[in-house]
Amino acid sequence: MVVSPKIAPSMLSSDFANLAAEAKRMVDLGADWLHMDIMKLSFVVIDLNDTEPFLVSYLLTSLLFHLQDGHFVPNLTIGAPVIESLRKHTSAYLDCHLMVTNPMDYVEQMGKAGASGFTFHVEVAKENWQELVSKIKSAGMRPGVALKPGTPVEEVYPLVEGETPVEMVLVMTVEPGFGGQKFMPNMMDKVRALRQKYPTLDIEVDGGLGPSTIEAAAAAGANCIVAGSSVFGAPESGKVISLLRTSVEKAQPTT
Ligand SMILES: O=C(CO)[C@H](O)[C@H](O)COP(=O)(O)O
Repeated sequence: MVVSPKIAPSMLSSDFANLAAEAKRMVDLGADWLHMDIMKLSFVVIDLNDTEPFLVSYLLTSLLFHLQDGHFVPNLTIGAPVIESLRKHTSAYLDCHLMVTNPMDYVEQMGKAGASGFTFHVEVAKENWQELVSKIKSAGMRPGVALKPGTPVEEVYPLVEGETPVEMVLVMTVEPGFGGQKFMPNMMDKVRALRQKYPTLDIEVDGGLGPSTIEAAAAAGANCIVAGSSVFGAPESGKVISLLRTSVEKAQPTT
């Protein structure tokens, strides 16, 4: 085994009103990590034609607010207060994916709240990633870098090879923003390139992962699997978690 599988149900698909119970249920069913999507409205690209009417109205109200006072409403989904509350109920690894334009602003609060991993986007950290990674580590979290589907994989190489390197690369396999989208198989070229260059690196994939797409991701070399709708939407979530794990294990070269 070169890298161990980490199955991370995306809590974006859970029942937010029962977050602590949902987290416990996932851990009891065999989840290694809990994936937490921290989103800021201005980061997410939204196709209004494909969006629920209530969300369109929320977005337009927020946009109006933005025009009035110069900033967007900060969190569309989960923020540090939710991480802090959840941390009181679980000792699980909280794998936090920051879809925000200024990740530096959130390092201290996420560390204090009890986040375990802090994954920021390379697209918004080209200038200051070294300082950012150092701060994440000082705040007691494990640094990771994510890339959107349109970002070339080469952009994360310096962060993996830096003096203070990131410890995980998250390859987005959908446009970030919403659960339940279709897996982009062409993102597997990025995963393959990363696995070839970095045999022991944690490589995470996120978006559209489930029984019908895990084989492609595992064969390409992904070992950390985020899955939202396929896990929470299944009649037997535990079976999906164990199928995802088995696929990653089977794809690993034996030493
Ligand atoms: O990061 C995300 C959205 O930005 C979600 O974690 C991701 O889409 C997982 O959901 P699903 O497995 O339903 O696609």
